[in-house]
Formats: sequence, structure tokens, C-alpha cells
Amino acid sequence: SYHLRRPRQVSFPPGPKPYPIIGNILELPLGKPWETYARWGRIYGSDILHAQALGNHILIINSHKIAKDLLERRAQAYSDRPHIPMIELLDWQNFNTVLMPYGGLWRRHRHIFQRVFRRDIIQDYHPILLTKTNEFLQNLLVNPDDFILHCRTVSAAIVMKVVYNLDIKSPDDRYVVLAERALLAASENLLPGSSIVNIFPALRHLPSWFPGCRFHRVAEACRKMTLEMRQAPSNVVKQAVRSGQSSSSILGRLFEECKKGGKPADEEKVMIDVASIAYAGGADTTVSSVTTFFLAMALNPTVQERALSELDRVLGPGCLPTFEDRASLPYIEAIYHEVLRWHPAVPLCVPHATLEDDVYEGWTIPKGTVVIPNIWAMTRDEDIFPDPETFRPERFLSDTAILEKDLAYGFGRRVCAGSNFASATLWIIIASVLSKFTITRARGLDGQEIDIATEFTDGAISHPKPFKCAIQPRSTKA
Ligand code: HEM
Repeated sequence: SYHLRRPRQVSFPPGPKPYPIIGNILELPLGKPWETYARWGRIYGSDILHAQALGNHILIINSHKIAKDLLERRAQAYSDRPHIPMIELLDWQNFNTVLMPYGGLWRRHRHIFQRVFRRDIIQDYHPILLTKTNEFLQNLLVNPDDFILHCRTVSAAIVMKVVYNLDIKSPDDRYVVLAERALLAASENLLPGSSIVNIFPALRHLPSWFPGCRFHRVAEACRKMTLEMRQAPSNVVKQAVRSGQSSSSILGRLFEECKKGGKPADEEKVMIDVASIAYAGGADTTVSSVTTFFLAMALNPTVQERALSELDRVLGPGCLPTFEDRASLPYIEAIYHEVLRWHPAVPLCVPHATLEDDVYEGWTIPKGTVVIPNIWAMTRDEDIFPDPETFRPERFLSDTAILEKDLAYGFGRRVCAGSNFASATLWIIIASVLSKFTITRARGLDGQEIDIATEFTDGAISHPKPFKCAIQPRSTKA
């Protein structure tokens, strides 16, 4: 019988040798963990790595092929999220689609996301995307030095308008402040630190999260803030539905469907939660990618020249693009893909977790393993992306890299639920900015160009560190 057989040989993928009890906790990197994990890959000669911390198995995946083999081909086993005690204490697993365990509630969330952000639905939002992008161009014209602030405004404004029909003019807007405050409190208290602890906070801050009085007060405050972040904007929508102006927002249309009946009793709550997660998942990631675009342009004048010549040829000089032009602008398209590759906004993806024991190429992968797809390392695979640190959109003009496009959105069943929307947002911003502005290195008072350090922040969502660049209109007409 099974029990009489010799236990199966257990062999984990290579990785740093664990110490007793604490495992590899001392080696788990805090700064730029994606670079450390890529280095481990070279040290241990493997694209799949294993580490252990406080009894938890951690699997790091550095290659797209392995990510496909496991997260896509074996999706039924690899689509859970790590169970983090703090998340449960804050009740976040019940409303946050991103962190939710695999199961019925998660499926309902994804179903709503799918309905409102499906590729063919996105065109309903084109008018809003165009209006908000125009406001962004105006802001750049009036106050180019504050471009990072404008990137934050446009990212928040687009999501808030589409989801709630709220008009946001700056990041000081009440609803943005409510959401940002809640997300900050959560990332500080729920996911302290900036690297592996973002993923698995129990690893590092063991004594401070141990449920004590202080923690419960913090948790209470945090719960209140997330409740407010969800309720304040949705109350505005409820009001609008009552006065008959609902259909101008996603949540308004969902509420209307709900009124017709035939939905589960908690459907309205689920809709409100999904709406708030569109902001939580969509705003900061978009800020990161738009800022990365500006950085790439300031550093690469020749890329900009090629983009301008395509825009001038296809649209005519100085004309703004519309979504109908997207298919006729392959080089702009390639810039969009290259922005996502050159600096993926979520370099370590969101960790997956396994629902059952598994074996891959002879390696043991126990149930409950935290799986970290190292997107950053995958976008540095020199066989697919030669000279990976160079921003070169041309690589996406040939077929070779075509299948490796947009790794930045993640894998399998947990792949980004807003990717079609993010794609439309980023594309229209990139195409519009390039049609109207030239982005160069800024000059100091002495007239010398100011050097730009290509540096990115740590943290689950990684941004370019603040930098200066000159953003000038291409012509006085512009
Ligand atoms: C540049 C923009 C964006 C990037 C790079 C990005 C990236 C990601 C990544 C890497 C994941 C994890 C995928 C995985 O676990 O395999 C994710 C999940 C998710 N994203 Fe995005 N995202 C972006 C924009 C958005 C937007 C605009 C929305 C909403 C409108 C959104 C909503 C979500 C949601 C709900 C999830 C959780 C999916 C799940 O766990 O089932 N994201 N995103």
C-alpha cells in the first residue's frame, strides 16, 4: 500500500542552503530583490529556485518558459495566492481581487472585471481616455516641470472617471486622497518593508505583527480607511443612479443591472469592491509605466525621431492620434511593448501559491508553496531580448519576440484583470505625447545637459526615481 512504500525522494530546486528553522530568511533581499533572484539563477545555474523561510517554501521562477509550464499549463494548481495572516486580520482577502484566495468569490470578481474590461468593451471608454489625455497634454504644456505629478493625475483621473464618473483634477482630490491613504496604510501595516516582505510580511517583522493591542488598533484604523475608500465614491454613484444619470459609469451600469434582480444578495457589495480594486490595481501601475515612458524618451532621442516620423507620415504633422490609428502605427505600438519590457511596473509579479503537491522536472513543489514569477528577470533573457538594458522598440517589430510580449501583466488565471484597459490608456498617452512634445534631457543654469540616472524604486510597484527632463511642444501650433 501507499504507506508501506519508501517515501518518495524529495528534492527541491537549487537555491541558497537553508539554515535550521529560519531557512533563508537572512538571505532574502530587501533592495531590488528581482536582481538578487536573477543573480541566484546564475549562481545556482537554474531558472527555477527554491528558498525556505520559517517553514514556508518559496519558488522563484526566472524564465518565461517555466512560468508558462507551471502558471499556465498547470493553472489549476498554481492560481492561489499566499495566505498571509495579516491580510486576513484586515479582512482584505474578502474584497481585494488581487490578494484573494482562488475560489468562488475570486471567480465572481474576475467575471465582473472580464465583463467591464473585455477587449471589445474598452472602446466604450475611448471618449473618456481621449478627454483625460487631452487634459494631461494641457498640464504638460502649462507646467512641464511637474510632469510626474501630471502622470499621477492622469492615471487617477482616467480610472475614477471610467469607474465612478468622477472628475479628478489633481492627486489632492478627496477621492484620490481617500484611496491613496487606505492603500498606503495597508502597504505600511499589512505589507511592511519593500521587498520579499511585501509578499510575505511574516518573514521579517515577526515580532511586530504578532497580534498585540497595538496591532489591533492599527488594523482597525486600516479597516476603516479601506471601507471609506470603497464607500465614498460608490455613494456618489448610488446618488446618481437614483436621479437617473447612472449609465455614465461602470459602477452605475452595474448597479442598474443589480436593480433588475436575479443576483446574489451580496452582489452590490461585490460590485463596489471590484470598482475600488480597479483603482487600487490600476492607478499606481499606470503611473509607473507612464513615468517609465518619459524616462525612456529623455534617454533615447533616436527612438523619438523614428516615432515622430511615423506619426507625421501616418497622421500628418501635429495631428493628434485616435484609437482608429492604432493599427497603422506599428512603431508606437512597439514603444508601448518596450516600455512594459524595459521596466515592468510589478517586477516580481504578484506571488502565486500552489493548491496541491506537484513535481516539475523531478523537483518537488509542495502544496502551499509561494511562487514568485520574476518578470524582471524574464524581460532580461538575452536569448529573447538581446542587449536587454537598451530601450529598443525595434525588437518588437520582428516576429522573434512576439510571443514574449507584455510579460508585465503576469500569467495564467491570475493574469492582470485590467490589461486591455491599461493597454488602451498607455497607448493613447504615449501616442498623444509624442505627437505634441519633444522630451529631452533638461539643461542646468549653465546650459549643460543634466545627467539622468536610470534608477527605479524598490517595492511591489516600482517607479523610476524622480528625474528632470525638458518637455517642449513640437511647434507653437501644438
Ligand atoms: C501598466 C499597468 C498594469 C500592470 C503592469 C499590471 C500588472 C499586473 C500584474 C503583474 C498582476 C499579477 C498577475 C499575476 O499574478 O500573474 C496584476 C493583477 C491584477 N491587475 Fe493589473 N496591471 C496594470 C494595470 C491594471 C489596471 C488598469 C487594472 C484595473 C482596471 C488592473 C487590475 C488588476 C487586478 C484586479 C489584478 C488581480 C488579478 C487576480 O489576482 O486574479 N491592473 N496586474
